[in-house]
Amino acid sequence: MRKYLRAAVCRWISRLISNTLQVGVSSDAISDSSRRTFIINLFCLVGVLFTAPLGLLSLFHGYWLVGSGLIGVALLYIGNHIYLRRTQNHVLSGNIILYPLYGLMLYLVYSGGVNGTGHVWIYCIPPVSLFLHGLKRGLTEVLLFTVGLIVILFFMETPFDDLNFHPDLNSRIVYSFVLITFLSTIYEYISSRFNQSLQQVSRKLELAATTDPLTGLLNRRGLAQQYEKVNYSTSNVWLLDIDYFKRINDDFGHELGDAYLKTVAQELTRFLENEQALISRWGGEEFLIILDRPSIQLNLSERLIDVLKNTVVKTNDDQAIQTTVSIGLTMMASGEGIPKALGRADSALYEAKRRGRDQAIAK
Ligand SMILES: Nc1nc2c(ncn2[C@@H]2O[C@H](COP(=O)(O)OP(=O)(O)OP(=O)(O)O)[C@@H](O)[C@H]2O)c(=O)[nH]1
Repeated sequence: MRKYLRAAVCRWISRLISNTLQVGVSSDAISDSSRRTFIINLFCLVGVLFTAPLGLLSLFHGYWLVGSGLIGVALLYIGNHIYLRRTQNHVLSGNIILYPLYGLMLYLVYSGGVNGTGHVWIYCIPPVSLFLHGLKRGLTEVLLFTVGLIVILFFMETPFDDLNFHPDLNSRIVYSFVLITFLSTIYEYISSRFNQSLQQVSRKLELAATTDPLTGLLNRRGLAQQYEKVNYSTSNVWLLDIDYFKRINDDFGHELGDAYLKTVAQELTRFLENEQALISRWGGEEFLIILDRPSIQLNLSERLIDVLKNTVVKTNDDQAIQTTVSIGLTMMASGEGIPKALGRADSALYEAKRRGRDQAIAK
């Protein structure tokens, strides 16, 4: 029973932590904003876990100002997390973390914190600042913070001085802070470069997975993805098939067959450039087009048939490759889904082929 209870509590805690860290993180896990949002969540969580108990401890030892400052920061971070959860505004959320943190850390150095240990917390500044504000702005802010640190340690009379530590401590605090800043800068530089190349690779992979390499049109997967993004209400679905394409391959070779497919793809794109349309190579010599039009566009498809009939691809010895296309049309209601509409378009295309090709049939 006790074992079961312990496992349930562990599961609940790990779910709570994971939910807290994932607030506002988009599915694109390697984007900069996702990375920053994740770090803000992490910092809010760690910040609260550190500042709240330390604040209570300080209050317990009678350090009212430090204690209430720490408790205030813990409350601010809780509020910040709720704000991020509601608005997903990671820019403002990052500022809410950082600026009070700069103030709190400078105050801890100035006052000495609890028994002169305040300065030991300042080393979280460089990584957090560079993570949240990036190299340029983060480094500028850390440099300004360092100036503040130097002013407090060397040019001000502070309660920290009254604790009579060895005079070398002040310079060591600054040196070690600069060292951590340097290491954090290198780390941030490498990780942002790595992240940039990861994003480039990811974009290339995404393109390769959604595009037909021969024609540059969308492939099936790309069409399905794009259709989910666009907001077409009732639309036209055209299934276009090149007539007697096998003959082109047989008579002129596959390479010229490929050139013909590319030319058809270019002509399709040009013909539909003023339409809201998704154009894809569905496979082989078939193209699937989704057109954002509320009524069946038979005339438009017949004009396309004429354009493609007059499209000529020349071979090296100046022979003209020319053929016709057939189109099956149907309407697709929003939410109906491509497969169902495709079934009707396919049967209309079959009918167009059966009736002698070089024509459009609507179903
Ligand atoms: N060059 C080239 N040919 C392809 C490609 N994909 C499919 N094909 C060819 O397209 C031809 C399709 O032939 P069929 O299905 O018989 O159709 P068709 O000759 O167009 O006849 P109908 O559709 O009945 O008018 C086959 O010869 C395939 O090899 C490609 O990417 N490049």
